[in-house]
Amino acid sequence: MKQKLVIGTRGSKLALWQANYVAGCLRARYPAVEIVLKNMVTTGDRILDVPLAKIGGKGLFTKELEVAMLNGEIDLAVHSLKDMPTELPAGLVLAAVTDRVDPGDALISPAYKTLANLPVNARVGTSSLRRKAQLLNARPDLVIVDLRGNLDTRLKKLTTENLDAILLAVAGLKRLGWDAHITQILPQDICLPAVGQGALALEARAEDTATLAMLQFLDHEPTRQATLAERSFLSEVEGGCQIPIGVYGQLDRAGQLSLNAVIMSPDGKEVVRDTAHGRPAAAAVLGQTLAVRMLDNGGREILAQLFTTK
Ligand SMILES: NCc1[nH]cc(CCC(=O)O)c1CC(=O)O
Repeated sequence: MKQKLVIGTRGSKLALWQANYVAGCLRARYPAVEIVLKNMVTTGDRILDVPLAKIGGKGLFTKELEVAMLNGEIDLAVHSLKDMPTELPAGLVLAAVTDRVDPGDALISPAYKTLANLPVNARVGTSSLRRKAQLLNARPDLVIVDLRGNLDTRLKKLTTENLDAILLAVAGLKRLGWDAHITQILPQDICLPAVGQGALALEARAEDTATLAMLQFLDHEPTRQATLAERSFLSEVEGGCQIPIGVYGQLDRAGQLSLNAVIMSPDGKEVVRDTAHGRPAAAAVLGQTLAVRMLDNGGREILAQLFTTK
């Protein structure tokens, strides 16, 4: 067992909450081990005024941490699983995927409360193509306004940008104790979450067996299996987190894994929706099979248009 573990994290409030949560779990489990946090800045933190989809590239919130890990400056990195590309750099692994609490998306609308109640042409802030497409699919009249920045910045923009509502992940709001702002959790038939939304990813070096063993207790198998199916789906459609797809894997009481997914055009007009069920042990194949089926049923054309109009 190591005597000291250095955790790398981004400096946003949410990232710090997540890193401190993991640090707390580690300190409780290994009282003799020194747990240190190291703040780092990623490209995603540096460029705050450009929509993520326009910056492009993968791993905007992870790359600098991964380089530091490969250099041995940090032993593990804590990320939102949602921000992790499906392929990790050589030499790094997902040491653990934590229990997912809330996968959903929240509407914050102090004046109107729910999506159904928003007036015609209401202004809704979101920076995610996935949320934008699904909102427009349900409410083609809405005016979607880009909303970048950390969670606190985005909450402020609700007032400063004169928005009627904004959309944020329930998980992030709950972690920061801001869930009182939530006026509606969007049902999954309207808005499917992003791959991995709500779960934390602990990334470490593949050869660092001591750290891997110490992180094992934080791994939550049902979440790992469900998100493996989601990530395998994403990998098959070959998109980063910046394309309009929603997908959610869930284990039912009988231990079956179900996977619900949607591929949409950015305007929400073209939609391919599908569901697959299977054994958790076959999670990767389940995600891949569903993706292939949805691509064959119109998804490929939707994505092709997306990449040519960019
Ligand atoms: N894109 C940034 C990001 N990455 C993870 C979360 C929320 C927490 C999570 O999904 O685990 C957020 C904020 C948001 O989408 O509202």
